[in-house]
Amino acid sequence: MDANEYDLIVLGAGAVGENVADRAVQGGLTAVLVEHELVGGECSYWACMPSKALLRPAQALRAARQVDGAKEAVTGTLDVAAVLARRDSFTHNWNDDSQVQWARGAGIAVVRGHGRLTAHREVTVTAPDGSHQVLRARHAVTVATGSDPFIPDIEGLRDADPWTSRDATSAKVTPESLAVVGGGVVAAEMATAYASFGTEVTLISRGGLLAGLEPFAGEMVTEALREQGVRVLLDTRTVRVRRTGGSVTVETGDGGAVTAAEVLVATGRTPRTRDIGLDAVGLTPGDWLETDDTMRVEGFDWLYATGDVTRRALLTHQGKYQARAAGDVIAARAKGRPVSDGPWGTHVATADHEAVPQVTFTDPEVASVGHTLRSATDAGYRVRAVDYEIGYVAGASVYADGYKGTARMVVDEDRKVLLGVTFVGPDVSELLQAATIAVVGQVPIDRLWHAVPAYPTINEVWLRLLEAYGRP
Ligand SMILES: Cc1cc2nc3c(=O)[nH]c(=O)nc-3n(C[C@H](O)[C@H](O)[C@H](O)COP(=O)(O)OP(=O)(O)OC[C@H]3O[C@@H](n4cnc5c(N)ncnc54)[C@H](O)[C@@H]3O)c2cc1C
Ligand SMILES: NC(=O)c1ccc[n+]([C@@H]2O[C@H](COP(=O)([O-])OP(=O)(O)OC[C@H]3O[C@@H](n4cnc5c(N)ncnc54)[C@H](O)[C@@H]3O)[C@@H](O)[C@H]2O)c1
Repeated sequence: MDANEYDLIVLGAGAVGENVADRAVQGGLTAVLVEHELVGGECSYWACMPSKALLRPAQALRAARQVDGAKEAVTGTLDVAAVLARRDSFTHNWNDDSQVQWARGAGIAVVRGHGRLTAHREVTVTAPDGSHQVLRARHAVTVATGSDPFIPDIEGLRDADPWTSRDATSAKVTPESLAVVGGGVVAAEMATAYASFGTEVTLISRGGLLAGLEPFAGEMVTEALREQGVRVLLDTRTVRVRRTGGSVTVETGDGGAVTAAEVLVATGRTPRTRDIGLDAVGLTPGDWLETDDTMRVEGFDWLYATGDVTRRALLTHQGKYQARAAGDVIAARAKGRPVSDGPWGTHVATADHEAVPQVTFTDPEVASVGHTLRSATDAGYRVRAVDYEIGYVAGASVYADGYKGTARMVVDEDRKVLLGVTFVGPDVSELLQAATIAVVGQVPIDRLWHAVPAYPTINEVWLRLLEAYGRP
């Protein structure tokens, strides 16, 4: 057998690519991961893990300060150097030895270098020393190359050497002041983190915050950021950016200007497909890759795509879910085993359409799954939403003095099942999986009345939501 031939080639060894390869190997195939940077990808080194490591210490501190008796013990301030050092331990100082070791231990080959499709079922890898290696796939190639920060075409922005999410998550020193352009998840989380470090933060959003979630989520996070000392400018366009000496000036559409030591651009993502040889197989470089629900690229029987590069849901857990479907279906198709590709089957990523869970790790946290009232209505469902103030729940009042939070469930009035749930409040992230199970399982409302939340926990908000809805 040709040493450069594998059943499956995975282009990109982020969390998603790793999982595709792992599932395929567990299904009896041979697989190789091609990686030009760090095995583990964005999530491990410049996204989920370092950002959450930057956020968690201040969250723990604020939590202690919300409990009489405990708050008296908190006499100091955040130790920023210790926070950064703890962050470094999560990124293993940007060293991927342990992940490479995991891959090889799992029976997955790893080839370092930049991979490009050069023909059907063929990837050519350019190694760091400039040499080339041609890999051939007997069954499939999966593109899992992820996404890059999107830098909008704002006058002077690129020349101002802006921070992207990579700089914000890997900074070794914190700036005195930071302007953040954007109003999404990265902007809200990084504004929260840097404000907690004592950086003077100004967030400039062209709309409200966290668009796409329930409107009360963005409103509550805006209010909380302001309480944490962040200057939040809503409905404000960024028209020009200039770097002069040690500072950056951001000019806004209303004639104002914000001057800061650094500017973080957090305005979404663009697919990493410009230089992966898409043209060699008849696709357009720079495009997102559209797939069916088995993650196979439309028009191909051997080309798959998973994770950010598909634009289905730019989240690690959702990409890994796609990866499990893709790795399993590639193995099933290769071995001639039955394929289960109907909705909610073994080999499809159906939840991407109806039940994507997401947590925004601001303080308060925002945890949501499935539809908002708006998106459910737009999708044609006949719906009713009920809200409840989480602070009224006994468990929440014990958890934190003056607990402030809101929960909403969106009910499909025809089927009497949940289409979506949103929680906003301190530490609501751990409530989310119950909601995800209810939405994915399409658990009827009358059965949910039998899922009794333990007293006194914050989960009792479930009972209050059901009572507010009324027993069918
Ligand atoms: C600041 C920030 C915080 C985030 N926090 C969260 C969070 O808390 N929870 C969550 O679920 N999601 C979070 N996300 C989103 C999450 O990081 C992404 O959804 C996830 O990393 C996507 O994984 P992926 O494997 O598709 O892509 P990536 O992780 O980007 O992996 C792609 C890999 O492919 C490699 N590659 C690309 N092109 C080539 C090539 N031609 N040859 C060889 N290798 C190549 C890259 O080097 C990379 O290692 C966050 C994102 C950001 C920016
Ligand atoms: N906790 C998490 O799960 C987490 C954390 C961070 C990021 N992520 C993922 O990473 C992805 C990227 O996050 P993000 O915050 O960069 O994107 P986003 O799509 O969440 O937000 C982009 C923001 O930039 C604004 N914007 C876009 N173009 C602009 C322009 N030309 N001028 C001014 N503003 C502009 C948008 O209005 C929006 O507010 C998200 O899809 C998210 O799912 C997840």
